[in-house]
Amino acid sequence: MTVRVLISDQMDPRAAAIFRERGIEVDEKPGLTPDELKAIIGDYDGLAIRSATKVTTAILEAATRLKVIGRAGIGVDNVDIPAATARGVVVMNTPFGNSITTAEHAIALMFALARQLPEADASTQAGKWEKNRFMGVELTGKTLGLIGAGNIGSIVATRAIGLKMKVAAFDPFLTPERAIELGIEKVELDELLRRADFITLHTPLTDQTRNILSKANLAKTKKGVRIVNCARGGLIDEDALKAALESGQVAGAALDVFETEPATASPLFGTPGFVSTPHLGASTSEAQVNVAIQVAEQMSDFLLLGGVTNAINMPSLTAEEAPRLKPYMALAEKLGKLIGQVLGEDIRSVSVEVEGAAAQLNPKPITGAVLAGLMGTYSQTVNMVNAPVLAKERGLDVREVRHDREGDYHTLVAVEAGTSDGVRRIAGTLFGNKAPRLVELFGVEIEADLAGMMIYIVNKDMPGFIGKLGTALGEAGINIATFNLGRRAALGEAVALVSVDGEVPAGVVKTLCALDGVRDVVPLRF
Ligand SMILES: NC(=O)c1ccc[n+]([C@@H]2O[C@H](COP(=O)([O-])OP(=O)(O)OC[C@H]3O[C@@H](n4cnc5c(N)ncnc54)[C@H](O)[C@@H]3O)[C@@H](O)[C@H]2O)c1
Ligand SMILES: O=C(O)CC[C@@H](O)C(=O)O
Repeated sequence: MTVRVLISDQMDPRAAAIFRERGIEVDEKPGLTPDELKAIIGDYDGLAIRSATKVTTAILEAATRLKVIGRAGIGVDNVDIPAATARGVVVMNTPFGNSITTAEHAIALMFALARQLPEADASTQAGKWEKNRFMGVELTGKTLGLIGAGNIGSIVATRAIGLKMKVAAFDPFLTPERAIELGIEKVELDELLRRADFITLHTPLTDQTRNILSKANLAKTKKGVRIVNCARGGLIDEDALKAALESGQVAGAALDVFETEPATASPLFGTPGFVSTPHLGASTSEAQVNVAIQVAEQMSDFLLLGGVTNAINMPSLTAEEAPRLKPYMALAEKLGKLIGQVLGEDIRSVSVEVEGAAAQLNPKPITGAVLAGLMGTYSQTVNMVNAPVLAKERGLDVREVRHDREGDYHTLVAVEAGTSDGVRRIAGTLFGNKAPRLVELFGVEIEADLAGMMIYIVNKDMPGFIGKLGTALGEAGINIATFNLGRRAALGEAVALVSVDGEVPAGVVKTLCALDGVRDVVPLRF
């Protein structure tokens, strides 16, 4: 089937060109209303966005074929990530493509405040020549307080140091080593508020950072501080900021981002010392080319090769690793389906164990595929994106174990499920490095291709049983494709995995259960 991507925001044309070069059909439709987007999103496998498109639950519900959302930029607060994850849609961003550009915008706004450039420009162009009105301040020697010292904050720090500013940062996740490497001082928030002549914000908007510059915190700032927010609206209490500008506690404030966007009306507009730009932080041609190329490459790698880069809601998997992992993921998913269908609700924990060649690979996708197979027995539309979340919601304890030992097989993936009956283990290998095969089933050596419709039967090993089983299936009109047998000991417990050509109705399961010596019958679907 043709792979189709929709670009629903203004994006550099190189994004569309890359999709087309890689054989993906692409439509560019910036400016759709939510209803228009909802009406067409069902036709697409990928959605490439910037910040204007809001990917809500309603949009995701209509996105029946969507596999990936690519954000050409950093912040993904315009995407309902839990809803995307629940529907198995990967969300990826481009975390570095616009960092320099945004850091430069923060510095530009700092200069704009220091020298009142917008007001001076407006006054001069109005023919006023108010030379004495616009007395500025130097940046040299001043203290810059960074709130958030990640990608963008760090770049702002290096530029500010180049401008001979002293830089102090509040960031709970900034290590002392990194602070030394950047040449900045790590401080607590109150100290930053007390000491900073300029404050710039560079954090995401989270429960911890919302209103980090609250009325109370603005009151703790050094009188005459200048504040720049190029990160996210909501980090500053806008009403309190207006009051602080009016009282002179804050000498200047520049916002590129607002609590409500587009910000076409704000009480801050017209306040003396207030400067604004319409979310232009990432808007340079260089940054837009970077993020457009990056998002298109990442989405194409995912849609065509299964490579996962910069995903917010699933572990990374390079486009080089993906083909090597593909047969393992097929094996792992089959094992997950088998153990889920046989043990069902009784599974409390899952341990995914790899040995031999499998132990050399990235274990996350293998575990993800086991969980996708397993959770698919309880819920529909499960894949590697939402399976770990669903497993967590069910309280499943999931472990990954890598064994260095060499076993009987060159490569092995085993799944151990903790149940009320103790630990139950199944394992599989790859024949010829590509064909998944079950090789161990609850302590019984067996070799089976897990595919199509199958029946799992546990019975007492005794002469004539296989004949009776074959007759019962024949009488029910069910054709046997393959018969895979294993047993613990002669005349002990035996296991059969029978591959059949059609559905196994409940009545047939009942008939098989009634056969002499049968202990368990489970119809399986792969
Ligand atoms: N204006 C724009 O156009 C534009 C462009 C790009 C990025 N952004 C925004 O800029 C922000 C920063 O981007 P980034 O790439 O530097 O992100 P990042 O993840 O690299 O850095 C964020 C930093 O914030 C820190 N942080 C998290 N919680 C904190 C807290 N409670 N207190 C203090 N620090 C905290 C983190 O430890 C991290 O170091 C994001 O919100 C992003 O969406 C805006
Ligand atoms: O796409 C944009 O213009 C804004 C991007 C910016 O908010 C980001 O978080 O990357």
